[in-house]
Amino acid sequence: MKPVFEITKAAYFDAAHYIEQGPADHRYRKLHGHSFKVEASVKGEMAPAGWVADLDSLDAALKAVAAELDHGLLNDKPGLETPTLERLCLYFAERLKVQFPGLSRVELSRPTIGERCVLAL
Ligand SMILES: Nc1nc2c(c(=O)[nH]1)N=C([C@H](O)[C@H](O)COP(=O)(O)OP(=O)(O)OP(=O)(O)O)CN2
Ligand SMILES: [Zn+2]
Repeated sequence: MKPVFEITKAAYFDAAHYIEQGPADHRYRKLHGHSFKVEASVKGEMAPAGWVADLDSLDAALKAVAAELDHGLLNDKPGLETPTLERLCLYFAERLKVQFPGLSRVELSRPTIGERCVLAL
């Protein structure tokens, strides 16, 4: 059986959001911002090139999606009307799985406040 590898690349972005949950005066409902880290992993056997996929390609694809969100209001993006970490994981997965069918994991975190969400695919 051939070995199976999992490669991972990270990107970063800052964005604003609000979450319409809880009482009318809940702090989640107020417009506020976070710094985000997104990590995408691709699993597979080693191709003749000697890699699962070119990390540079994964980097470019990940950064392109992160750049669309950077310094924007997440709630304005279709699919992110409720912009939780969970929804962000699904957003990135939808955008990356076309180019990377071996996409195995998307992780969104807010490192400054110790929050993280992992989507296993
Ligand atoms: N399961 C989830 N729960 C919550 C999410 C989420 O994405 N998934 N998101 C939020 C809000 O983003 C909220 O702003 C996070 O608040 P908090 O963790 O309190 O962080 P703060 O920026 O307010 O920093 P503090 O230092 O804690 O004030 C809530 N829940
Ligand atoms: Zn928040």
